[in-house]
Amino acid sequence: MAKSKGQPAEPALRRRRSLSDPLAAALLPPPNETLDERESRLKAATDAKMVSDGIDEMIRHERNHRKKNRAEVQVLLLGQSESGKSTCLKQFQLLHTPAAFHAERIAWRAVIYLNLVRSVRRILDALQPEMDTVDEHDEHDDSLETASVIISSNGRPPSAISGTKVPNYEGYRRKLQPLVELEDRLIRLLSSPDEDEATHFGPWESFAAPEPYSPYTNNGQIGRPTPTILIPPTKPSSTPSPLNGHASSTATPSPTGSNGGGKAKEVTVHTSTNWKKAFSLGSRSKSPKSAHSGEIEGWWEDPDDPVHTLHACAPSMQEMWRDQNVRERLREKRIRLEESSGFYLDEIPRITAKKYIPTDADVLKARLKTMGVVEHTFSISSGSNRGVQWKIYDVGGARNQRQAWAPYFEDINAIIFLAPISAFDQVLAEDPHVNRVEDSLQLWQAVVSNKLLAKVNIVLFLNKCDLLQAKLDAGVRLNHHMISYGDRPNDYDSVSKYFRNKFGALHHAVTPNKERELYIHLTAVTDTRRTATIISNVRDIIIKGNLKTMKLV
Ligand SMILES: Nc1nc2c(ncn2[C@@H]2O[C@H](COP(=O)(O)OP(=O)(O)OP(=O)(O)O)[C@@H](O)[C@H]2O)c(=O)[nH]1
Ligand SMILES: [Mg+2]
Repeated sequence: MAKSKGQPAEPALRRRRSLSDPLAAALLPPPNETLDERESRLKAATDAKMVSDGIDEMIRHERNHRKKNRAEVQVLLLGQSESGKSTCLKQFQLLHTPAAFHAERIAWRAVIYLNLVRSVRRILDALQPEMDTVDEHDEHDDSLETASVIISSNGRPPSAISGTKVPNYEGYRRKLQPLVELEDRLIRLLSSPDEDEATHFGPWESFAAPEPYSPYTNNGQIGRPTPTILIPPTKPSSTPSPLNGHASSTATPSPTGSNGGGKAKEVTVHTSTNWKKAFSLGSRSKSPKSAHSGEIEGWWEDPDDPVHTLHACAPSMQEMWRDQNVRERLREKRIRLEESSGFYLDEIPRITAKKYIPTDADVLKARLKTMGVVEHTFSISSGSNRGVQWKIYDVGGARNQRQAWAPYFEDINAIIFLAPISAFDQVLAEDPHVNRVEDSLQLWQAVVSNKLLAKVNIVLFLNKCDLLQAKLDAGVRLNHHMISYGDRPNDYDSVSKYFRNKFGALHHAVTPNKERELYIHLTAVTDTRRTATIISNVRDIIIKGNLKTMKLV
């Protein structure tokens, strides 16, 4: 066999490397290789490369296939305002991204303070002597702020039965005056414009009458709407507020007007604002380090921090909340603050302490109305749902927010619908003529009968069962508000069973997909332990339902 001649000399570099690199040395052609040997070596190399490329291609294909079919589950949280959607989302966060949840606890301080200050103002509004003479049309005026404390009156205006005088009213008003300024300041802090995300106050009109939904947003592109309403300002008021004593007449978001022209609306921060930044640890204190070590400077060292005003007003707040005349007056006006969202009046000393850090339970109780859509993504690293990517969407539930729901119907796999059944004796903040459970039923009917959602798994949370139990125990009768309940027993088991059947029957009657199984849970989504168990059941149900749907398609 002829020896190969004139072979290109090996580059010096390759030779040198081959001496130190055993793999390169092994791959080098033998020094006295013949032409035939070289040919068959190269052919073998080409064949090997083809096999290797084939394997690579198979791996790539498999990876793409896996990616395409990667389990991604999109869940939409639906329900009326204050049904517990955002609280439910917080539970998902607490369960799946606890570190992020805990890191944000400090930021919730502002919302908790605001909730407390607003409860105080609601009491002062209710104590105003002039409120005794409001006419019947104003029956629900002081209830517009939040639905939870509006009790349907059954024909009798609260003003007709009020009478208890609170001798200390003027004193409370004077001593709690600093909280007025604080309320405005907290709202401003929460809504302060972020450099990246423009924040602006929506005009009053746009809050009251939202634009009809149009899919053409974002410069004419079809897509999910981008709601723009942020903090609704109060209408300019010429009537003094019980706390500040002077008229608020600017477009600044001052929720302090309480009667006359200025109606206090619930504070809303648009989800696109970076409100958490404003109060996160370190954004305000000079030398942010650890919140737990006493030697380190924290927000309590900052004389401008809201905690100082709250701390100074704490004894007066406490005194007012413990005043039996005040309690009687609230009872007469059917204002049950204990049941309302963001209730912290029973914990004034703890919440107003200088080094107060919100607990998980405090954050779950905090009330901030949602406007826009909040998305939370997580994946589960162990168990049967391993590797599944979850996307949970939390939407605003108030009537003027519901037009933003439909664009999410297309891609979602499951809906968790929350209906707060404790609200059977309450009316909507948006429309005091509508009972809240009636509204939930109507909303439920609209969702479960929707053809676009025919293949979507639906889980129903009959929520706020803790409040339902307390309400029934306190003797509030369901049949006074829902005649159809008749003379059935007014206990928790019977009432919850009644609601379960009512919602279940409605689904059965109107669903476009008779095969769809409905899962109903009695929940109190502020209860972390119980909710964690329910959430993990729901996750399995959704995954199973998803697989079933995928096979059916
Ligand atoms: N006691 C009790 N309070 C609850 C429960 N679920 C929610 N809440 C409280 O009710 C208030 C309203 O809950 P959110 O989760 O903000 O309601 P939402 O459905 O997101 O309301 P919007 O954002 O207006 O649509 C919060 O203060 C919660 O802490 C519950 O099961 N029991
Ligand atoms: Mg919400």
